[in-house]
Amino acid sequence: MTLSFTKMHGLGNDFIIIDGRETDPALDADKIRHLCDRRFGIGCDQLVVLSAPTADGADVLVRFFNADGSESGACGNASRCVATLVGGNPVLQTRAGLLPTSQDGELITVNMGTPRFEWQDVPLAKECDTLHLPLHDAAACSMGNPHATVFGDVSRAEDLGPSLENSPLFPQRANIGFADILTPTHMRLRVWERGAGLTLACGSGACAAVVNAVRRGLTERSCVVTMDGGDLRITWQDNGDVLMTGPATSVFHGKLP
Ligand SMILES: N[C@H](CCC[C@H](N)C(=O)O)C(=O)O
Repeated sequence: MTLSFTKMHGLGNDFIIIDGRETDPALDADKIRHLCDRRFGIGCDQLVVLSAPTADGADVLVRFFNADGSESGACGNASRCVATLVGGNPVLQTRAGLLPTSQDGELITVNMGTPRFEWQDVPLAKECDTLHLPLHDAAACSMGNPHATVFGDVSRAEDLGPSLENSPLFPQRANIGFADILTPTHMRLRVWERGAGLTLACGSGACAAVVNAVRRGLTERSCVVTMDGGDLRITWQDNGDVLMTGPATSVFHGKLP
């Protein structure tokens, strides 16, 4: 079966997007790892599969898979790419919930839903204060996927990321953000992603970093997050939902035998 795909990125966090709404691509973890491999496959941080929605009010069901084949409940940059690809300001059905999207010119806004802070929801392996973990004093939350934010030196992402991603404190592993607060409305962020390693940008990670910074009293609820690949605007609304606004870029279409 020939496999058609679209290669896209959000601030350099790159994706293979397969539209499975007509034909299920029937991918297993081995095939996903192969397609994500930057030498033996197409290469990407995450592979995204679209299928017909099953929830009322949803326009498309979206599943996200990391380069190591593991599935993620949320993927902010990919969500903007899917919204652009599908068009018409679709509501995305994801494991994190229904995500409304809107487009204004070159920028796409995704409502990433409400963060969760209970240790069982992150999840953590034991009861902890999720604002001050016994792990580099990180703050943790879930955006539909597990995130921990370490405040301080962003250059520590490469040397600390792998051990923190796989800490026994995170039974499902975790995405590890390294945040440097520049002003109350601007932060620098680098993210060591679960199942993908250091990426140029991480949408759900940017949401988690702003939420954790607000919880710590370090930033306002609307903040520009500057990552290696560029900027996102994150707003944690008073109703609890987090809005993420940024670009989405289509690179090429392809077919695999
Ligand atoms: N790059 C994605 C995050 C993927 C998260 C994935 N690494 C996981 O939770 O396992 C984003 O823009 O939100």
